[in-house]
Amino acid sequence: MIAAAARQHLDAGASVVCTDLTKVYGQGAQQVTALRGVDLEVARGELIMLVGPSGCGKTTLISIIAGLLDHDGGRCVVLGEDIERMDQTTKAAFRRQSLGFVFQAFNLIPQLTAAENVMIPLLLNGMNESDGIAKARQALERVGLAERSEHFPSQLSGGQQQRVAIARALVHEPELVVCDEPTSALDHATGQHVLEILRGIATGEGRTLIVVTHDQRILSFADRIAHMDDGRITHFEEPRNAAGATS
Ligand SMILES: Nc1ncnc2c1ncn2[C@@H]1O[C@H](COP(=O)(O)OP(=O)(O)OP(=O)(O)O)[C@@H](O)[C@H]1O
Repeated sequence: MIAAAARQHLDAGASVVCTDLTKVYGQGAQQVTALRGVDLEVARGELIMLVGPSGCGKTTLISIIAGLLDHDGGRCVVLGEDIERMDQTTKAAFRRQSLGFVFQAFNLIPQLTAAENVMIPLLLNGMNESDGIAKARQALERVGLAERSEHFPSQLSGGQQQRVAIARALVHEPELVVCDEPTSALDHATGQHVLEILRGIATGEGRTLIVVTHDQRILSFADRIAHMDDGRITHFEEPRNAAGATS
């Protein structure tokens, strides 16, 4: 019944449908309830931001959506797949092919050039190196870093490193991109630029973006803001100054 309802939502264009999602960490006296029944539907092509106080469950929620963490109760349907029903191998393949990740710490491999870092998801998906490096260079061009493709991370600014990380998250053309505090290590102007790139990708290419952030200055780039508190989504809001709005 719930699956049928979820499928109906997906037919209507939803990329993610979470229904009464719960998550508890630990046991006994150490037990922490991180999610207490989250209902969330994210449309294809939408850029949604998750905000809320520290510890309210934002990272837990996106980790479940990204298939990095199991949930305890409820349902989470991502790109039409019930992730709870996947075995670990299928889930890993699903993550590799359909999801992209952008983190606060750029997580670039210091010994590899920008293009080699960007190529990693392609190699993991079975592409050969020469096709991979060509595609990685194209992805770097799209984030304005064509000239930096042979540079190592230590030779790049923070904003440039984050753009490399974005190129890496997108190079395999995932349908869903999950970002955890993508601008918190960046100055204001660089953070805005990074969001402009992410925004363009969400609207121009029909990808779904879920962005966890504490950065008030980037909220205007969202289509919708989901406020979380104490393991629940309390309300949704449209950004007040809709800089990111396309219409
Ligand atoms: N691996 C873990 N083991 C035990 N408790 C955890 C674990 N990860 C998170 N928690 C707890 O779960 C709750 C939700 O954590 P979560 O990281 O999802 O919050 P958050 O909203 O992302 O916080 P922040 O904004 O500080 O990153 C917190 O109380 C946290 O202490």
